[in-house]
Amino acid sequence: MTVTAKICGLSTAETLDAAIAGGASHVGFVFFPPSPRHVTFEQAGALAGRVPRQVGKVGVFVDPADSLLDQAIRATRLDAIQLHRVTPERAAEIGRQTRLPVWGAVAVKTRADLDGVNALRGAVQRVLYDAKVPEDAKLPGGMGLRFDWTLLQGFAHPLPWALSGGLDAENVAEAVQVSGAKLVDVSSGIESAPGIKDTVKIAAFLKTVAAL
Ligand SMILES: O=C(O)c1ccccc1N[C@@H]1O[C@H](COP(=O)(O)O)[C@@H](O)[C@H]1O
Repeated sequence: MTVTAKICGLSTAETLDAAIAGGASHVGFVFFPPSPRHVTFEQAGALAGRVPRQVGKVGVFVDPADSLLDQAIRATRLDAIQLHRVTPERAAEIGRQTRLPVWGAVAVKTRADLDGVNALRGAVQRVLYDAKVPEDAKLPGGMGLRFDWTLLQGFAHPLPWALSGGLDAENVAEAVQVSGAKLVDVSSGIESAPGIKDTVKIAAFLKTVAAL
């Protein structure tokens, strides 16, 4: 089975280069100031210039205003927009306005949470199953939390999808085996501290994924 990986929350040239060298299919830049992984347009633009064409550049946004999207897309020439905490209607509007593929994050804790995916039909091009965070969490993702991957077993996915939430080099093989994911997304599991990516952990994660 070929499994690909998105390495998210990159903010330095060294760690971006490690993700590309390790074979990441996508790299993610977070445009959300409360996140320790937030990048400015200038930072993101400089990093984007190092990304070869075959690697997708994904911008991560939380209920973004149009102006934020416009500036990020212009600075970074994004290939896809990852959205957290937006309605299906707003996700569809962003897709129409930006003309970019939209990835919609769905926060999962129970099987009932998966029903939210059906509302995204026609609004997004890919679903990102992520762990539901506590109500008072300051971030909707990037918390290193995982959910019960068996919830995805037997689920009739209405859209292409990816798995995220608490993945790391030690658990990604099991996560893929249990869930059937073809694309995995990781952020905190390849860090030495919040927002500090670790090139050794990036390489280990991608090596494990490449062997699946
Ligand atoms: O990483 C962040 O800081 C972040 C901020 C706001 C929205 C999403 C964010 N990250 C996304 O969260 C998931 C899972 O991350 P983790 O591996 O559990 O740390 C991933 O999709 C990131 O893109």
